[in-house]
Amino acid sequence: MKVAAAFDHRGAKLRDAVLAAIAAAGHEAIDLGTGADTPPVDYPDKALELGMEIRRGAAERGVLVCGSGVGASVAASKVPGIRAAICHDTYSAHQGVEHDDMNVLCLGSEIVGAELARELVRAFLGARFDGGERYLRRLEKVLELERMTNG
Ligand SMILES: O=C(CO)[C@H](O)[C@H](O)[C@H](O)COP(=O)(O)O
Repeated sequence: MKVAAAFDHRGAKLRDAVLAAIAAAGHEAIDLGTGADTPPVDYPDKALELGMEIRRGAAERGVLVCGSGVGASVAASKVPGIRAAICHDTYSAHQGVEHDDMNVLCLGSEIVGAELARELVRAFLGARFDGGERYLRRLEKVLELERMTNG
């Protein structure tokens, strides 16, 4: 699948590890930057860019990295259709997809190192939405929340 990856100025230090992990998992990375030697960039701008890439169908999932992962997940989840979460453990990184249809993994470059980041990306991309009745029911409620608050 195509996987968009975006980084603010703090997240950029995990860029190589994230891009390599996407490729190693057999997926195509769409690198939205930013790089380590570019001027600071605000995480909501990268969240919007990445979210729109998914909304327009250019990517199926995304990985978004800021310093803590908090700003990235808060901002990305404001984009309709995006279900983003910080996952700094591999259980959440795959269960978030299997149960919640999470489509954006958020990481904090000040919290996790390159090796754990690679493991988290691998767990995230290796997971598929379960599609069980109760997960679909809960997902539909989440989508209804989105419709209510955007209406
Ligand atoms: O961690 C972040 C948001 O949750 C971002 O990476 C910001 O960069 C962080 O707030 C630090 O900002 P700074 O301008 O680099 O000090």
